[in-house]
Amino acid sequence: MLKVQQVSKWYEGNRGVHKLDFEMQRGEIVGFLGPNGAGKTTTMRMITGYLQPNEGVITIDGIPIQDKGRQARSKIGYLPETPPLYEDMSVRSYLKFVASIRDVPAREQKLRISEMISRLGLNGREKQLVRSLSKGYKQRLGLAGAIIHNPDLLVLDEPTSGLDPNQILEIRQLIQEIGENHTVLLSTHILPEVDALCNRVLIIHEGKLVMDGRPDALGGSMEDGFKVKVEVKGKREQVLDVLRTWGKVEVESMATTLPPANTNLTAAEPDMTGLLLTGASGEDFREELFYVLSDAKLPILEMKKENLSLENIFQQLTTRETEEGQVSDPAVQDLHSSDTAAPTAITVEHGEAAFSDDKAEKDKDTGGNRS
Ligand SMILES: Nc1ncnc2c1ncn2[C@@H]1O[C@H](COP(=O)(O)OP(=O)(O)OP(=O)(O)O)[C@@H](O)[C@H]1O
Repeated sequence: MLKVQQVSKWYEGNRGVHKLDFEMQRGEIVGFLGPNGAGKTTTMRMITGYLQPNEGVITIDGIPIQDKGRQARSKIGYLPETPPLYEDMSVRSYLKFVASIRDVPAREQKLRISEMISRLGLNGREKQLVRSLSKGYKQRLGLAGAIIHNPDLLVLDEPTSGLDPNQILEIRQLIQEIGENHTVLLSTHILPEVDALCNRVLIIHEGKLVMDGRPDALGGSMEDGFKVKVEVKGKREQVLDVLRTWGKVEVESMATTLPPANTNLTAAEPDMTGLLLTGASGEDFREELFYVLSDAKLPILEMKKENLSLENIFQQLTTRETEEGQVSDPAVQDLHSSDTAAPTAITVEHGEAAFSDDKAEKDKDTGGNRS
């Protein structure tokens, strides 16, 4: 339904995005990842018709966004990073305003507004002024405004940024529900967001697409292998001996961990060995490790799969690209094929952020905050 063909936008200093090329099919929820300044917002603003590309073509259902902006935009809902809300309006009057500018027919507006209020959990707040809403409720209202005209494609720019953990979960839940009958492109810095919501991921770096694949394939693209942190009750040398004999893991780093102060372990029991292990084959070795150590009478007190951070993943993708000499003409890694899928899905705990923050360097065109 969405085609982005060889699209570039240039800003001063070789910044912007360069020859982006991807498609989205109806029903997909696509995560759009990249570090600060990678080009996510620029791309999304071109897709939503708020910014003209310097070259290339973007079409939605065959309609070119550059030439037939209004017609194309009626098929798209956009929630910018900072939702364009009018603080002095009430929730209902804001939705009425958006419905009008989004060309929702007058006779349907009342019904659509009521639907949005109940779907986005804004019941009881219809008369509340926007300024008095919490950030989470403002985001709900922004989402309501983005889908009030029932667009085919919903474009969300960092929809959970700045929310507290409960609000993040609520907004994710809403996006998941919206994704049941909308195609969604969602930019984020947060890997768990992709894990929770998306069935495909695009990674952009310095304005170029460096990966296009399934979130589980993302894990499979890593050369780091399967990593597990363990705490074993036993002497370090003894534990290492057993692992050496077993031969299926590498000990990557070691940390001597002492039991927490409130445990019943006495000072005479410092024989706790903390290890970070990497499987030689890249496969999940936790079950085998459990039996190997328990056979050796070395009880595992704690075992945890080390989750990849987006930063690790990203670093590896770009490093490999550099090694392969493809930086000037990056071949996007297409990881859709099940052959390349990882044996394990990425499971990442929530709250993880990635990438350094160079927002200060950005010189954004504030005109993008129109709805
Ligand atoms: N209006 C502008 N004028 C000049 N340069 C710009 C403008 N907008 C963006 N840029 C530059 O283009 C690059 C891409 O910016 P963009 O905002 O698209 O990145 P992003 O991936 O959305 O970043 P973030 O995650 O921080 O929002 C950056 O180097 C940025 O500084």
